[in-house]
Amino acid sequence: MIATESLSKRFPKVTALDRLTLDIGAGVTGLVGANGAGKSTMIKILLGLSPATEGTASVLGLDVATSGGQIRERVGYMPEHDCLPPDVSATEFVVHMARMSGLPPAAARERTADTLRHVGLYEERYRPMGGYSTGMKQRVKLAQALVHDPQLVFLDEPTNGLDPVGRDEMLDLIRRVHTDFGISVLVTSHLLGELERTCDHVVVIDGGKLLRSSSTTDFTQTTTTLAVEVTDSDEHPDGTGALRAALGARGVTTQDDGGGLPGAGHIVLLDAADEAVYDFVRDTVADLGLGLVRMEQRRHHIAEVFRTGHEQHGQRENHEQHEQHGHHGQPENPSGRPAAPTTTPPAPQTGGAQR
Ligand SMILES: Nc1ncnc2c1ncn2[C@@H]1O[C@H](COP(=O)(O)OP(=O)(O)OP(=O)(O)O)[C@@H](O)[C@H]1O
Repeated sequence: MIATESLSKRFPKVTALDRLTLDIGAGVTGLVGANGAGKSTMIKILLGLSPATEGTASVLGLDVATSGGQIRERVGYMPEHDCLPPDVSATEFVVHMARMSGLPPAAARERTADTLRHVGLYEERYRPMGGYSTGMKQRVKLAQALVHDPQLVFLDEPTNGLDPVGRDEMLDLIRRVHTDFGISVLVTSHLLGELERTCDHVVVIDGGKLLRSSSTTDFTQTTTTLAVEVTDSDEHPDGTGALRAALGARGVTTQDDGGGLPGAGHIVLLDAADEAVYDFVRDTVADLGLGLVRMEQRRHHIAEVFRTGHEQHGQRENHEQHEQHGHHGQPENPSGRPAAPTTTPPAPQTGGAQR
């Protein structure tokens, strides 16, 4: 879908992309990086809107330097910033964009109605967009990117400014763009956590350089840590505490911080490198007369991969600040907008949506 070879973009005072070599296949790919990492610059080059300083790039096999027009016919683009005219309705705007992409009038109207329904904006489609919420505006921007039935879409920070519910809905929509229509997606975010569950593949850039490009499952390999959740009972009103005590009495060490997972304190974590531990835990739970809600191997979260790297580079403090702000599924700052670009190169913020 996308290939770059030693792609660089230098502005007078900053190198936005630094010799980036990438090969991105079909599916949903996340391009993640802190603010200023070079994500938007990359998308503009891939659309043929901004020339690279060095290196080459192709999209759908077309050279960005010479075939920008053809690329834009086949690719949809959802820009990051608010760019919707306030005094026209979603229908008028998306029909206009469909016509700009070459659809005849009747097809443009039909596709607009279908696409707006798909993004969940059917009822409000005749109202002027100036009165729309941020979530509705993001949906219109997504609809205009999809209306001409592209093979690939570039979505630049589509969850920006959304509350947790809006963010989850947008992520589900993005996933369905691929599963329902077979359209491949390149989606940017400064939040690792949200890409973890949406994307098949994640590319991480930092200061214009490639940090890592891997399938999501490679990022999130299973660990030997077992997470166990049990019910309470009349005999043991604190079932979790009773299980910890019983396992401890039988010589099994448990961690009691919940590992930062949601519901921490209700989850017992223990090392299960040996498979016999599974039976042992099950028998202990049964002996206590508790219900076993779940017993599962923990997976790494993408953010942990980067946390380890950062601690090695003495940037733990910086990272912990992100963690503190990364409440479950919530934006990192009250506005939901990215924080100002930093000069130290932190890995992308961890978002916390999965934690
Ligand atoms: N037209 C420009 N002129 C000069 N510098 C630019 C220009 N466009 C981008 N930059 C700089 O290039 C770097 C990368 O910017 P870019 O917008 O690609 O980052 P980003 O990862 O998309 O971040 P954000 O999410 O904040 O937009 C930044 O330092 C930015 O200030």
